[in-house]
Amino acid sequence: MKLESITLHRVAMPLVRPFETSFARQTTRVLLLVHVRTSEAEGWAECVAMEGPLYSSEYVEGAEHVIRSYLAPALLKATDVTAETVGPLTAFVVGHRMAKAALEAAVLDAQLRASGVSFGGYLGAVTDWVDCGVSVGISPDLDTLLDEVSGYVDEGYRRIKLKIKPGWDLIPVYAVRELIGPDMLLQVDANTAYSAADIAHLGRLDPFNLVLIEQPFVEEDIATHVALARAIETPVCLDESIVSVGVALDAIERGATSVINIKPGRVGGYLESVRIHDLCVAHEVPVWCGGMLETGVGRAANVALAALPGFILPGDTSASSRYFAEDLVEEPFVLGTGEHAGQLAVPTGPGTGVTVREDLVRDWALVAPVTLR
Ligand SMILES: O=C(O)CCC(=O)N[C@@H](C(=O)O)c1ccccc1
Repeated sequence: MKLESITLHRVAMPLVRPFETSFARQTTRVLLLVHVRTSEAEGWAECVAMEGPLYSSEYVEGAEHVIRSYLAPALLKATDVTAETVGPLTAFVVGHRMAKAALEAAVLDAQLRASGVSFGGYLGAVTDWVDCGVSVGISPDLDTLLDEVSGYVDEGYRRIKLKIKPGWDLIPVYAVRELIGPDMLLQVDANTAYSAADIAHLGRLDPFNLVLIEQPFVEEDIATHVALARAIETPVCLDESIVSVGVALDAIERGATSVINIKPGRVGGYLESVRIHDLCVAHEVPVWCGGMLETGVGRAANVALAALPGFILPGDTSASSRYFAEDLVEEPFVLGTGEHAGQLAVPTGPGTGVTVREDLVRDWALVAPVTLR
């Protein structure tokens, strides 16, 4: 396909409740949408970078800049662009995986809409419904936390993930485990908030039968994750550290991780996500699909990815209403009922299978869109 234009939309989406992690407290999701017009179809994708460089080094205005200055010119100059060639065409830029992932996904959406193939069909989905977990932020107090968790359990979510940090870990985990009972899937996410000195303390989470403890140490510190994995029973899961299939292999072989959170934006796109999935299946490492508070645009693609066979754990693929009162797509994600309670249906239409509400993109725009040709 020939790219005719790439338009960047910076949008502000109010959250239904504050979302606090060990590194930030958000009340609004500021995000970047990429809209490509090609010779054959249009495509949309969502960049997962946060407003500030707090989860990773990427952030919204940085992603906009690297797309405008380097990535888009390279793609607009090319005579034939496909999702498979976005990576090679932009490999001259070091890093900026979230920006590259958004461009690749937008091109993939256009390519698949032109050919009538769904994301799930293209990526290798093997199921029509995916099990959904829900991520619970750090709360101001236990009562607030337990009220929020009770609501999610009532909605049917199949797994609870609690954000933890030093000073907010053992007690909230104990209280939630008491609330939900011994069998419901429960895991914790530290977002790099701990250090090697905390290994013995983190071992005190073992009695709570957690599915995993996610990314307790900083991204680059594979060695301390290895030490933790040797010291505790709870499986260690990596998120921020896993930026490519190469790093995933290194982490698995060194025993730093026994579960991997695959986030397409973090690893550079859905094609790399499938490569990491395939590696993990070969090493019998379970994977699940992480989330970055995506709107239905990114959520649709994530749900399709979560339908691959190695995604055997519920992901952070919650319903749209977990974060947004109104979603940016005409088909907001709603949890199933009955046998599909706590599940989301994998979109079956061409591309991501959802339709972007361009009226809301316009109404909630923070700045005028930028179109590159
Ligand atoms: O459900 C979601 O989309 C959010 C899941 C979640 O907790 N994401 C965390 C994470 O560390 O994985 C996150 C949120 C915001 C920004 C970065 C990361």
